[in-house]
Amino acid sequence: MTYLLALDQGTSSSRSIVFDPSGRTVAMAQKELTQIYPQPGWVEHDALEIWRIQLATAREALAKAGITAAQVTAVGITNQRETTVVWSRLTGQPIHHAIVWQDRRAEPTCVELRARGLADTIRDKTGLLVDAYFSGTKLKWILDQVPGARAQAASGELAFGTIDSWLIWQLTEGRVHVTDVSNASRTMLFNVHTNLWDEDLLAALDIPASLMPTVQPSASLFGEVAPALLGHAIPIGGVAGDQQSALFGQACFKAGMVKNTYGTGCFMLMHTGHNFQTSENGLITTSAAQTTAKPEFALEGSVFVGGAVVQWLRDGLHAIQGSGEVQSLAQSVPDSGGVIVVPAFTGLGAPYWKPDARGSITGLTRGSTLAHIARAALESIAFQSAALLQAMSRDAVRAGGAQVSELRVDGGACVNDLLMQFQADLLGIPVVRPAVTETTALGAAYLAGLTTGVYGSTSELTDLWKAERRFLPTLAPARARELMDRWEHAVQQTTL
Ligand SMILES: Nc1ncnc2c1ncn2[C@@H]1O[C@H](COP(=O)(O)OP(=O)(O)O)[C@@H](O)[C@H]1O
Ligand SMILES: O=P(O)(O)OC[C@H](O)CO
Repeated sequence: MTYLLALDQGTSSSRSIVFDPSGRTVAMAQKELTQIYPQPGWVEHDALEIWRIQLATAREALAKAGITAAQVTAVGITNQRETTVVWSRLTGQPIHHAIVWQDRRAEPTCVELRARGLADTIRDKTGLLVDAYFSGTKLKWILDQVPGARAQAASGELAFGTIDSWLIWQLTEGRVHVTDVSNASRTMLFNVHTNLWDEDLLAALDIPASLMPTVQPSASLFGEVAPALLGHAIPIGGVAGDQQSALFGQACFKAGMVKNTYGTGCFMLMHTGHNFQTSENGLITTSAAQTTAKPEFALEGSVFVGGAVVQWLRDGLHAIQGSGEVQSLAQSVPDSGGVIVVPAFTGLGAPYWKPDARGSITGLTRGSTLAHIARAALESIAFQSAALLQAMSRDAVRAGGAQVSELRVDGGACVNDLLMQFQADLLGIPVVRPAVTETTALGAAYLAGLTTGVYGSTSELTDLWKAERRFLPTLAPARARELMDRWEHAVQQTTL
């Protein structure tokens, strides 16, 4: 039997998973990553630690699986996106901590870009809104702020990469400097129509092209893991940003197919095929994982506080001891009793875009209990996701497509049956949980398997995808609309 090894480098941890060719998880290893908060609004990671723990988990996963690297056909890589690393090609040392996607320090550059009237150009070329979230302005910050960086860059010494590039550089012992289209599309420097770095955008941010990695389709040969690292050379055959990788792992290959990942936040992506479709509802357009050189796209929206609201119930309100207890507490009452929690702890993302909104609990009566609040908190994850999906559906219909007909789900909070049922009830469409919910890592393994001939085509992957449970809507549409209206009303109040 041969295997596929997925390296999944996330914001809070690094994981490595060994899959068999049927997509079954054989072994998994995980290590937490240190979060560095140098000042309010700033978030950093130590890129060397990222590499160290990623390698350690890869070794551990192989050992747990009881296999050697020689039995691994290919490695796939998936990663937290936008997080920015700059390192010296000579020493292999980063010149600064990695600046994490959540970091807001580059906002002044974004204000400047908007003032220079570049927002429309950026939107047209990259599909993105001008925001400090994306890598380009973080990269400019490093070049401007690290002493000597501009001179090093001018002499061609420096390399930029998102986490995938950084890991590949390390895995190939400094031989290969590459990325894939889905990661490149998160930099605000990449033309998603031509699949090339955009000279005008590089110039606008004063970034020398010599820093940039070569961009390849997500399923292609990126290099070979150096034999000394895992005991045998292994081709790196797949790379994708974690959300696009999850879309791929969910076998959402066709226009109109949607997945939502319920993690700390929620990330919803809808494949739009080869169409560069823009949103009128505050969503961004991004490159989907691509198996050929021909561009493929997705619409994306995110909920800032998803599963995090359950962490707040645990750590803030002490309503529960562990996240798993939220379901039984919420189920101890028949409904939220009219209570609505809007967890706008850090503002609200798409489709609302209310950065100044703050959280609220409304509808309290003398009879309200902690159980009602827990139920309302859980429901808030579904309300926010429903608003996002409805926005996406409107965009799809405007572009001549069909309404979304089913939602595929994954991520840590999708284990919650009550939440999934409420999601289906609000949306009026089936919510489908797959048998393998490690879809992010699975997507990277699938990409690597396609490149190395383990799979012949994506239709084989469509056949491998299996539902574990379908949650069918049970609520009358009029009642669902009424609930959504009450939610929207509560959202309006968060900025009053
Ligand atoms: N049974 C549950 N019900 C609801 N939320 C849960 C449950 N178990 C875990 N979660 C939430 O899922 C999130 C973790 O999911 P995960 O996919 O590991 O997130 P991330 O990748 O963002 O770290 C946490 O915010 C946690 O509160
Ligand atoms: O590491 P995650 O799962 O929180 O995902 C981070 C996203 O890729 C950020 O865009």
